[in-house]
Amino acid sequence: MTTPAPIAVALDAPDLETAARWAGLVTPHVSTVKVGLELYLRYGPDVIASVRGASGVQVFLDLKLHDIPNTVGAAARAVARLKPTYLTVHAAGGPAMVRAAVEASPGTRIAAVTLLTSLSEADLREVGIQGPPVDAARRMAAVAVGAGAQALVCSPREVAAVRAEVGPEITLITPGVRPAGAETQDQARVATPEHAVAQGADLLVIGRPITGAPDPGAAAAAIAAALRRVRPVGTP
Ligand SMILES: O=C(O)c1cc(=O)[nH]c(=O)n1[C@@H]1O[C@H](COP(=O)(O)O)[C@@H](O)[C@H]1O
Repeated sequence: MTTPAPIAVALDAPDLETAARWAGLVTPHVSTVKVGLELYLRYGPDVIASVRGASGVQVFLDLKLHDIPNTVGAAARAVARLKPTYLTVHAAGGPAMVRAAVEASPGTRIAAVTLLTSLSEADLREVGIQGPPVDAARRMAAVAVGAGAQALVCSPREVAAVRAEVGPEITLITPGVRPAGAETQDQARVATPEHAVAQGADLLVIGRPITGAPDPGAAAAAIAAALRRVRPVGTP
C-alpha cells in the first residue's frame, strides 16, 4: 500500500452523495479531502463526519473566515468540535483575527489564505495590492505566522518565496494546481503538481482536475504517481 499523496481533493459538490462518492474514490490515493463553502452551507457540520467516513482521511474545513477578531474566534470555536485538521481564515483579516482563530481551536491547524489564486496581477492591482504578488504574499504570510497560524495557503508560484519567509515548520498549502495542459478555468496564478512540490509545497489542493475527470480515482492516482517522481527543492 503506497503512502497517500500530499493532496487535498476539493469536494466542491452540489450534494452530499456526490461528495461522499468522490471521497470514496480518491481516498486510497490522497491524504486529505477538503469541505468548502458549498457543501458546508448546504449541509452544515454533519457533512464532516459524512466525508470523513470510515477511511479516517484528514478533513480540511475551508470556510475562509474573515471578520472582526471576536466573530472569527467564536466561529472557530463553533467548528473546533468537528476536529478538522485544517481551518482556513484570510490573513487579510489581520493578526488579531488570526490569533483569535488559533486560540479558539487548539486541535486544528489554522491555515491563513495569503492571496486568492484566482486573482491575476491586474486583479490584485485593481483591489489595491500594488507591486509583485509575491511581495504581498510574503507580507501576508509573515503577519499570519506571527499571529500563530500553523499553515498558509498560497499560489504554487509564490510558495518558494513564502517558504523563505516563514521557514520549514509551517505547512504550505497550494491550490491553483493544474496538470500540464489542463484548463485553468477561474484560477489565475497556477502551476503543475510537480512544480508545486518541487517549489516546496507540503499539500496540494486540487478540485476539478480530479473531481471533473471521468474517473476521479484514476485521476488522483495518476497525479499521486507523478508526485512520487518529484524531489522537492533542497532534497539530496
Ligand atoms: O483555501 C483554498 O482552498 C483556496 C484558496 C485559494 O487561494 N484558491 C483556491 O482555489 N482555493 C480552493 O481550492 C480549490 C481549487 O479548486 P480547483 O480550481 O477546482 O482545483 C477550491 O475549493 C478553492 O476554494
